[in-house]
Amino acid sequence: MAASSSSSSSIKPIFTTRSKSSNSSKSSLLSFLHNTNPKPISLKFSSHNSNYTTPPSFTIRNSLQTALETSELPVSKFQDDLNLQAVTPKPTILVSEKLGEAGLAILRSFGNVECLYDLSPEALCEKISQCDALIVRSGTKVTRSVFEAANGKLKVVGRAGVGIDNVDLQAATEFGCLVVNAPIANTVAAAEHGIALLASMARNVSQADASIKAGKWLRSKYVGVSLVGKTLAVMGFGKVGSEVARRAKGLGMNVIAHDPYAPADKARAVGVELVSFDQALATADFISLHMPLNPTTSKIFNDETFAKMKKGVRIVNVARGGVIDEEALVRALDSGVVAQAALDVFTEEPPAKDSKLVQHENVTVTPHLGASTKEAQEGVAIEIAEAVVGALRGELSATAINAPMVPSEKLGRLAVQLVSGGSGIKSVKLIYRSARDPDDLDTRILRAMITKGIIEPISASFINLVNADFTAKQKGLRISEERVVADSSPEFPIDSIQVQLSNVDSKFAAAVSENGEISIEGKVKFGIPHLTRVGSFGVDASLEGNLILCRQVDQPGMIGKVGNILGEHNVNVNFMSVGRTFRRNHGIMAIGVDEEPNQDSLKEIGKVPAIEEFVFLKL
Ligand SMILES: NC(=O)c1ccc[n+]([C@@H]2O[C@H](COP(=O)([O-])OP(=O)(O)OC[C@H]3O[C@@H](n4cnc5c(N)ncnc54)[C@H](O)[C@@H]3O)[C@@H](O)[C@H]2O)c1
Ligand SMILES: O=C(O)[C@H](O)COP(=O)(O)O
Repeated sequence: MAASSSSSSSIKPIFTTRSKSSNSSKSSLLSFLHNTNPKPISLKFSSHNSNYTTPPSFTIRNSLQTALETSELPVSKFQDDLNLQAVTPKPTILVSEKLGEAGLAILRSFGNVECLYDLSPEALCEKISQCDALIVRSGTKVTRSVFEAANGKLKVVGRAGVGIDNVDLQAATEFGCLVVNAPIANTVAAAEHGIALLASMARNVSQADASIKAGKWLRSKYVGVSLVGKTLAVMGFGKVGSEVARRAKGLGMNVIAHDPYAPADKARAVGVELVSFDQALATADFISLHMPLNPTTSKIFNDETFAKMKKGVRIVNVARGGVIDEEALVRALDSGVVAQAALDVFTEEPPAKDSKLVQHENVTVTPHLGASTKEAQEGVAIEIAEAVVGALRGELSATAINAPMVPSEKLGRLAVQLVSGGSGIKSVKLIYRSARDPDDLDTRILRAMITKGIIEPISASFINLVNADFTAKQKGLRISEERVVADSSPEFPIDSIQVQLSNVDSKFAAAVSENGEISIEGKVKFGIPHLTRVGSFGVDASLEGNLILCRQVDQPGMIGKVGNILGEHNVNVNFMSVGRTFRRNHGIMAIGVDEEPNQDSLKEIGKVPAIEEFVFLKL
């Protein structure tokens, strides 16, 4: 009898041989549910058939490590398998630009590290097919040719810094290569350099220094301008821009900012007014650039926009040279529209020796030193080494650039197995319940994982987190998302995720909700990802291993009958849970099994008179 069965609103596992793990479980779903932001997320790629995913031995080791941490089984059971790593070749990590020692130490503890600086593009292409990872700064151009030459071996490119304009992201994505960066550690260094350039430009420090060294004493020539009371326009109010703004306010400047994507409350918190692009140009005495270089911002400062600036404006650029049309800047300097410029970055680095811009007497230059403090370089090295090692291990960093990441893959994989025929899915709806304000919930990672889970089983091509969304679009799969505010603990960003597939038939009718779509829901309980709802039935099934779902008449003895059949066929049941609509009506059994049941055992289950339908699902 279904003694412990429960109503759909109150579900209880009936028994389990699996230990409930502690909160330190490395379960991937747990990780994503508990870490949408902002620290690197520890996640496993559980995919197969993959150039991109971690070498098999790493996956084995991770899974076993997790098992050791979460299981009550004796450690010795896994020890032999863990020893596998001893015979596995270490991944090769190519570092093509100088990286801090602390980062190199992390990399060396994990793989074979080769530091080859100043490689020509040809030499890089030649080397790359032997490398699992490549770590660069801004000096290495990671072009499509590099990904082509990698021949599928390259799994991750780590950018030891923020700007990824030197990496061909489209090519990386197409080749299934993850790109991660280190966005945090050099923020303050860049902001401090911006302020250093601002102040030294205003007081002619570098020109005056050079003149004394040339034997001159030019006190009246180098009278400067004051910063206090002047208006500074911060163009790009992100990490660096907002730190520059804070510091400039400390210097007594009136700070405004332009950033089409910055939240107004973030600017308000710093005491900065967000203004339009034209308003910023027209008002500012000083302009400091802090936006990324991309097709929208390329040469955004040009003849037309210089003409909109206040005559005598002073410009600082510690962002990217390419956001300025450098020839137009020379013209603006010559005409006096721009009184001075202080530049750390250039369209071509290093710039030509005879560059008119660099040689201009009203221009102060530094050789891309924004991130170059000891502290920032050590920090960046550690940040990128951890992200790259994590990626090679099959985990995924929150700093991944081209992968909307993180697992929930199993929910997707489970949903697609409930579709009869498995194909023809055109429309997927994902509903996230969270205590967070919907605007603060970044679901890209979850969405990519679910998408991967849905399309991988029905796709001939290789799917990973990087190309999942792209492939889904190509297949005409429409994915919509809804965020629902839940009355749950704000400690956990996501309370539950529901996956709905519409306009498809199901091989398990109980999975179809009253609205006609296949609907399943998952959440984390006791540190383990669980399936909590199938159609209108509440269940409580750990999302690990294999699962049999049965719909039966709710009557005594059902659990015993099915349990016996599996036992007779040597299939180990690791949990069972029963949900039902209402008493003595229909019930649903979720049975977790360690082994894949053979056809005979499944046939026998189907013959049990009160079993109305059942389905075997591989997670
Ligand atoms: N010189 C250096 O050594 C150095 C060091 C660090 C960062 N950087 C560069 O500084 C820039 C900012 O870095 P970050 O860490 O602050 O990045 P970030 O992503 O935190 O900030 C960039 C900001 O620019 C905004 N933005 C995007 N398009 C814009 C546009 N058209 N107009 C105005 N704002 C726009 C974004 O919304 C974002 O808020 C990047 O270009 C980065 O490469 C240079
Ligand atoms: O984008 C960045 O992080 C900076 O431009 C730093 O570049 P670098 O690593 O080449 O110093």
